[in-house]
Amino acid sequence: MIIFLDYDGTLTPIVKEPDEAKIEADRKKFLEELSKKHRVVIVTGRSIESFKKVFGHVPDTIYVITSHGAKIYRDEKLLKEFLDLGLPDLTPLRERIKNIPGVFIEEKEGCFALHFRNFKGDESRVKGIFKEFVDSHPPKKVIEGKKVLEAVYSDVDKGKAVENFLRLVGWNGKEKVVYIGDDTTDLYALKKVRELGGLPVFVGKDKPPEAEFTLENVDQVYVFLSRLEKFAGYK
Ligand SMILES: O=P(O)(O)OC[C@H]1O[C@H](O[C@H]2O[C@H](CO)[C@@H](O)[C@H](O)[C@H]2O)[C@H](O)[C@@H](O)[C@@H]1O
Repeated sequence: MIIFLDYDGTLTPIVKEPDEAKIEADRKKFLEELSKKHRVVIVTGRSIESFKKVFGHVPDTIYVITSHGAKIYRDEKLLKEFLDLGLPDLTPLRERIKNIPGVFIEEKEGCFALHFRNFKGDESRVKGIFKEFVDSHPPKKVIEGKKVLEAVYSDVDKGKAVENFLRLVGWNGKEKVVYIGDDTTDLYALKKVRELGGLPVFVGKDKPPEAEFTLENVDQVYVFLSRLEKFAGYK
């Protein structure tokens, strides 16, 4: 089985600061054990540096896809990248937000995120500043996530990431595929996995049409994973 897992909001709860979203040691161990039986692929919007800050050393049996699909890693080594455009100069945007408390930029591989979780004020002000910047530096995609706006300058998304990964490992079309994710950016992958006849699972209260069913929260994700073979009748 190939198990694709989003990180923030799926394997760890959403917290105030991106660097605080550290995985618990026993959960990391659990994922490592799972990855000895199945292919475990963490698909994150984070860069590899940001991911390793919260996950620590990545066991060599776990694959990581970063920046919404820009790079695929195994054993912390880059296997493949899908970067076509670099980032524009973000200086004008940095200037605009430098005196706004709670708003900051996270630079990644071929994309950047404008975070505003800790901003106290009218969010439309932040959204307006972001819009102005992306209007003059158009990305391939704009994604609104959980208190974050993302501008993606490479032709990637998590749906393409799933496809690229399956191609890379020579998927035979029969091995079962599962995807679990909680955010807007995961919908691309859930849709793709559904099309491929796999099991798309959304973490949250309201089931989007892309998903087969939902899990309420991060705790439920681990319960589900621990019983996955039984739940899905998958080997
Ligand atoms: O694809 P993911 O692994 O789910 O990453 C999505 C974004 O996650 C991070 O931001 C989100 O989580 C933070 C920590 O819980 C939270 O503080 C923030 O408000 C959320 O938007 C990460 O910083 C982004 O780069 C990822 O794209």
